[in-house]
Amino acid sequence: MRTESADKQGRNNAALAKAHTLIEALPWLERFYGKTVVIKFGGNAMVDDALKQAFAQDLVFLRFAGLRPVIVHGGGPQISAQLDRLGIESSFAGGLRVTTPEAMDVVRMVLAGQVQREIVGLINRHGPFAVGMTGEDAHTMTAEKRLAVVDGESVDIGLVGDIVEVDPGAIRALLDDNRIPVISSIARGADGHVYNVNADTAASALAVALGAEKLVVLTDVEGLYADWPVSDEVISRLDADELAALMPNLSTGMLPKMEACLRAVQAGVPAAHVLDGRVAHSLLLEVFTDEGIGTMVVPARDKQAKAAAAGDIDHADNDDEDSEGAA
Ligand SMILES: Nc1ncnc2c1ncn2[C@@H]1O[C@H](COP(=O)(O)OP(=O)(O)O)[C@@H](O)[C@H]1O
Ligand SMILES: CC(=O)N[C@@H](CCC(=O)OP(=O)(O)O)C(=O)O
Repeated sequence: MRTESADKQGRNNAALAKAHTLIEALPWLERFYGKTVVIKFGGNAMVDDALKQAFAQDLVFLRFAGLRPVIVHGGGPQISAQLDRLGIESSFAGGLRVTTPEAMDVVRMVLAGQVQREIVGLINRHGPFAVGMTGEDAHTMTAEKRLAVVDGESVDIGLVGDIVEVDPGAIRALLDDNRIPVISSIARGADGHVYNVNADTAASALAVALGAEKLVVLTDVEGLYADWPVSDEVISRLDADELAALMPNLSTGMLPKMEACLRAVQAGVPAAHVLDGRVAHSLLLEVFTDEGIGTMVVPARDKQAKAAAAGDIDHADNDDEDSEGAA
């Protein structure tokens, strides 16, 4: 038989556990308040409706907690499905899509017209927060044709670009207006062509230009596997030098992803994370708890030591400190 006082004790314990979870977030709220976090939402993590809704909730939560989230979305599987439907052949080299002018029209249509619209819609169920744009808008990202490297050889893969310049003005204006920018990874080149940019690459370039506190890449695996596909042992933390040494052994989708993390931390972003987007609310767990999920990439040891000696743990170029954060 359960007594009234036992019920009361149970309720008190449950309330205490909830309060404990909330207060555990306090140091992270203090640390990240007013800071920019760039989040890459991968096309493979976007296949489940419940997960997509949980992701949108997390973003709105971050924004109300005073962070400045910026979303860069992928859509590889969605582009492949549309190319299939249209009977257009599609292949990858070095983790990048070989992009003909015909395929580029489809990439642009699917990313900006379908995937971005869906994410904007999901976030805006919670209020007028999300604003979608592509790298073409307001010259936010400028691209240059890039080649893929396959077995040490450079290969022409068509209209695929790398980001050579970022003008973060439009994104900053949106953040200052308490919006959540949702960005498709398409950019125009100085040569007038529109380029297909891998979304991990675009997220990394934006994280650097915005002086982000973190780059978070959500995908469909737990993190970087040490010996993929033989084992599923996840590397929980590695520095830029360790990652650079691993790069030649990486394959397929992980190649642009880890290259993106490496570039970000080498250019001053304090941490880049690869997280499992199939786990609901993994973004919140990463930002607000010390669960240590996924793979975290940090700057090389000499850079960490220099930053610590200069008392410059935060990003030097981060001008978000004096922002007002959430409304
Ligand atoms: N070392 C590795 N660790 C984890 N995943 C790997 C590794 N090497 C290759 N992969 C593959 O990379 C995929 C993630 O990249 P990708 O499919 O492009 O995802 P996204 O759409 O999120 O960008 C994983 O599903 C896995 O099949
Ligand atoms: C050049 C290149 O490969 N571009 C990618 C852009 C989308 C993307 O990056 O999507 P995910 O993040 O879901 O892989 C593509 O065409 O698939």
